[in-house]
Amino acid sequence: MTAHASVHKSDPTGGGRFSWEDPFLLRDQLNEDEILIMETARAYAQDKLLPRVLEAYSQEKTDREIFNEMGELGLLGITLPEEYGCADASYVAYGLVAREIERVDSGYRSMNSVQSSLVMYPIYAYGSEEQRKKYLPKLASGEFVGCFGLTEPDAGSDPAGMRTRAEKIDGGYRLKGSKMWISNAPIADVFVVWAKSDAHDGAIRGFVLDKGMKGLSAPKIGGKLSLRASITGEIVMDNVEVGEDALLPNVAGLKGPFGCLNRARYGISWGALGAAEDCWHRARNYGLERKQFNKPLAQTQLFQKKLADMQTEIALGLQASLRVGRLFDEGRVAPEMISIVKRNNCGKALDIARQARDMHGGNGIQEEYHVMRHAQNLETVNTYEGTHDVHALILGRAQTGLQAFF
Ligand SMILES: Cc1cc2nc3c(=O)[nH]c(=O)nc-3n(C[C@H](O)[C@H](O)[C@H](O)COP(=O)(O)OP(=O)(O)OC[C@H]3O[C@@H](n4cnc5c(N)ncnc54)[C@H](O)[C@@H]3O)c2cc1C
Repeated sequence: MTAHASVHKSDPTGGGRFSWEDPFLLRDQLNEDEILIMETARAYAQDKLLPRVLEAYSQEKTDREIFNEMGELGLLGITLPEEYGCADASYVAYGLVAREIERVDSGYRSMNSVQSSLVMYPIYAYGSEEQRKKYLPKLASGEFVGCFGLTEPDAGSDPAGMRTRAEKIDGGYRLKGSKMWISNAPIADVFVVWAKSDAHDGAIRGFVLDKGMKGLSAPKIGGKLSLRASITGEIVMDNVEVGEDALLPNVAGLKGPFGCLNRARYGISWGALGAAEDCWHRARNYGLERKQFNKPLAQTQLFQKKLADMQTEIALGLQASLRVGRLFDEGRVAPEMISIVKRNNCGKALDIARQARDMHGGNGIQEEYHVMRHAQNLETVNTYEGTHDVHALILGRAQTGLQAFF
């Protein structure tokens, strides 16, 4: 036994220090590179994103420039290799970036997640070397914006039910169909879309389309009451003809889109907790300042219980995401692990945001207190990338061996 260990064993308090903001000392579990990336993302989010989020949200305005800014800081496609203009950082670093950006707004994190996990990752993992060279450096710098089209008007939780078809023509394919609820689509230069391909026995295949192709359009979906700082659209493919070089050659079947979604869902598990942390800290500050019955709200038992519940769920959720991130970096992650953290952290974050809204009383509905915007955003975050209940079905199947989807 080392002298060090024996000191700990004889210390009645356990020898540790308690930090209310970081109860399990998450920061101590990060390496230097990860801390640097986290701090870069935090400074950017707080200095550059926070000052413009209220206007963006109320006006439903997406600032295209944000992609260039994130690109300049190396925050796009962060896990991919340096030869394509990326940072080659860990999956833990990717999660930390998502957490910092979503601390400001889930819409800004969505813009980053889609570009990084749903557009750059499939081009890297399933694309040809020509496709990688053509698209990745420009997506990494933010010169190009990408979108990912899987969901359709009649195929959401059940993507195998998609109607979009790729017909074989001389030298390429003709794409027909439409996609719904596609983040970034109206401002996208690059469209990764999934279609059932006649030439491949009806298997789902990925295609990379370029803005301006004949028959390709991406009208904006207006009227959203959630994720208003992130533009969402349809993708309409009216006989879009593409060459062989548009096909992602190295994947077939649903494992293609699911490989991308796994990465995005993992990032979301961190991001949602960033939004939850913002709500928790704001509720705490509000409770310390606001007095009723001659004392701060934070001095009441009910208020403190709510703060303790928030702290507990966030601390546990962050530890779980960190563990999944480390397993990702070791090549030992399984999709069910990601379902646990995506489902748990999004559901808990939504509860925390609603609770924080309540703890702010009437002020909680005002934009300047931020909590109601987070709550509205987290409604989407709980639904997209596999709804809360669909992840329960994945986990139920994994432990019973019984399929309950249909
Ligand atoms: C703002 C926003 C941005 C988005 N961005 C993208 C994007 O960039 N790319 C993209 O491809 N998609 C995107 N989506 C789509 C998103 O992934 C889907 O909305 C989501 O997968 C759910 O599909 P759905 O809306 O068709 O709901 P449905 O699948 O119709 O589900 C409706 C309800 O039924 C439940 N349900 C479904 N099946 C079952 C079952 N078997 N048993 C029990 N309950 C079930 C669900 O849990 C849900 O509660 C986005 C969505 C939004 C709102």
